[in-house]
Amino acid sequence: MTTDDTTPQSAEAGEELARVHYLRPEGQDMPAVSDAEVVEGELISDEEYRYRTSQKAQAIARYKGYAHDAVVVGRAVKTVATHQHTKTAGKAVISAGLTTVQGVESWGKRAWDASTMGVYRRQIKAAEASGDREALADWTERREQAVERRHKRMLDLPGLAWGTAKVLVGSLAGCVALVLLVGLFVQFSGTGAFIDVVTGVLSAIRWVFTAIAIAWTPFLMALPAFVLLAAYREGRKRGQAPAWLATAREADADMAIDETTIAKALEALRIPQISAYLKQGLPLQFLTPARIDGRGTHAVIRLPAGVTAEKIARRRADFATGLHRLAKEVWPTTGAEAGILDVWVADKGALAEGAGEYPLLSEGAVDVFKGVPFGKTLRGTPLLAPLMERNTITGGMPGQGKSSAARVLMAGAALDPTAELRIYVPDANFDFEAFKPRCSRYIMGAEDERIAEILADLTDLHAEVQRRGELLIRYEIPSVTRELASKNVGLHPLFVLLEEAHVAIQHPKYGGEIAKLLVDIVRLGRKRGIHVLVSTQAPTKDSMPRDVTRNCSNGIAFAVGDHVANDALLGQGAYAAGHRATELIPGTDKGTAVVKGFTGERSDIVQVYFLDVAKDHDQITPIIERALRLIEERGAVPGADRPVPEIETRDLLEDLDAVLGKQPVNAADVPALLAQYAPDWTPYQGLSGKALRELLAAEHGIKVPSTGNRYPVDPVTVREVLTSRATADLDEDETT
Ligand SMILES: Nc1ncnc2c1ncn2[C@@H]1O[C@H](COP(=O)(O)OP(=O)(O)OP(=O)(O)O)[C@@H](O)[C@H]1O
Repeated sequence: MTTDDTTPQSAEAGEELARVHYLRPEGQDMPAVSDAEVVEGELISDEEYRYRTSQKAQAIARYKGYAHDAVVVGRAVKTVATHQHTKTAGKAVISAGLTTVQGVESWGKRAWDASTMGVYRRQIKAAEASGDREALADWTERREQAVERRHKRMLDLPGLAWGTAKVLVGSLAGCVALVLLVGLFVQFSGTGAFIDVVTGVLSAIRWVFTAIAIAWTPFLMALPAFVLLAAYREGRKRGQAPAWLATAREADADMAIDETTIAKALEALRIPQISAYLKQGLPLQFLTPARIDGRGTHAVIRLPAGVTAEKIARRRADFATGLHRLAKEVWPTTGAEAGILDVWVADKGALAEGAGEYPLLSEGAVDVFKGVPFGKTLRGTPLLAPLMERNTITGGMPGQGKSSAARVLMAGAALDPTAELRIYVPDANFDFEAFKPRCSRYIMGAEDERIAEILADLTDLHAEVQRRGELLIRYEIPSVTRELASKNVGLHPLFVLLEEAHVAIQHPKYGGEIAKLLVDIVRLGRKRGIHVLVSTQAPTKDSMPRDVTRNCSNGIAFAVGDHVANDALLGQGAYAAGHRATELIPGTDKGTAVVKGFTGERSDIVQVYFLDVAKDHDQITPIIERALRLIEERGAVPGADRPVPEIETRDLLEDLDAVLGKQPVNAADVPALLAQYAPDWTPYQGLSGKALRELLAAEHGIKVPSTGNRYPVDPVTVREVLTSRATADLDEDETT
């Protein structure tokens, strides 16, 4: 109650007590009161009134204060409750609780599955649904075998328990006997008393029991926490929090790869046939259920009718998101049939480091007959590249790792002191410079002279192939062996790298001859200890003779654009059979290749070791220096004493001068005259009249005129150019 305003009430009330103080809320005017009205009130003195009003004011102030505080607190609570951090923390707490519950549920399901053969049951149902009789029979048989195995285990159980009990009792008896023996020994040898040994052992046992008793209570107290933690971990792997509980962290959470998660990831691709199939409540048919395989999980799935594995492989990145993995961690490939999906999913982060360090970086040598280190399969198994009696072709889009792979192979070969290395790089590419001291021949550059040198060298190599053939006959062996290779009889292993091979093969002047020689060398060389490694981008029939690709039993395919290049590298029919480098993603899969011929498998996916050639991180030079030290004892670098072959050159104008008489000759008839004049000079062999005209115009400035349908090559013009060239040479000699 508050009294605030005053109104005179009656004269009799006296001056002191005659005031009536109305009771009303502060700040409100009191209604006018007539004399006749009865007013409820209390008579108080002014002093009392002042006292009371001051009390009231204080109370009001206090009330106001409380009200304000309440508003502030209310606002604060609202701010905190609706703040992003609180929401996230709240979600995290609920999510953790839910995950733990899901973990317990998962244990339950797994126990139920294990006791009822759930995996087999589901697959049988799936096989029935898809009408796959073969799979049905297979899974039914597998279930029967599993039931039988379990039955046998149950029968064995009493025997096992009895055996365990016997072992325990026996061990106990053995320990007692040992203590007694030690006691007796101590007693009789005079080193102590029998009883001391026994009491010592008893004290030790007592101590152990006391320790267990002390640790028992904390252990029991902590046990529920451990169980909850384990359930939480299980829930993280198997459960899935509702979307509204997802926090930013979830995106990075690990996900166990099993039949359920694979099916969910496939479903998320929204491929109509898969969606329709799963909508019927049918499980996907797993020909191989998801199981740990190396550093990942492997599964084979028969896809619903109408979906090819290739379709999934093409959407690898989308598929990977459903499995909480990077695209490069998920490897869907075509299985035995177009509709069978073979998928391998790496453990999270397992492939992040690539193949890891090259194993021979700082020590070790190689026997090329056993293979050279090449990389690691996705499953994490180190892989050796077999080299002897083989040739290798490497290909892929630019920048995906071809040169690096060739370096790794050649570095391995360099570390065998019996091996000879020849490297040809028909391009301005310094990637192989560090190998130079270890090579018997090294040619680098895209100029015509360099290509001519490569041709001369291959001609020489061709002769060596023949020579080695004769040696094999002399030693009566079908192919070079380690023993013979080490004997210095001219049958040592010889590794020839032709980098950017298409540049040499498609060279307008020397390409044809280079291609022909290559075919012969790869065909005949392998039994004779010669391994050719050709590296190219996308082999086509023009850039790589089919006889070369056919004779390369090692194929290394980095990301390629189409099935033609794929099959040229991995063998005829590889694409159709699901061995596809087309499914490698350029950039993402840099350094990863599909290889054929390395293991018993038709193909393997390999992360290739990487050897840097950067100036500030040159890893090749130390290897080459080590390789040179290894061969020091044997003398020189194998093959280095071989003379550099002389390059045969011919002058077209001089040859024309010789073959042309006085009259002009039709250009189409001239190549035959040239070929007759210099039968060993291969560039004249396939020369056409048109090519001759182009050559004369481009290289000698002689334009053959067209008269009707004929192009007469005028000997006078040819001889004029020859004369002016000779005088120009003379002038040049005089000035120098
Ligand atoms: N095995 C690997 N591991 C990691 N990174 C690699 C690997 N191979 C290649 N790379 C990376 O890719 C880059 C290009 O490699 P490389 O020069 O071997 O490609 P390329 O296919 O030969 O290209 P080009 O056709 O343009 O010569 C390298 O500099 C390196 O950064």
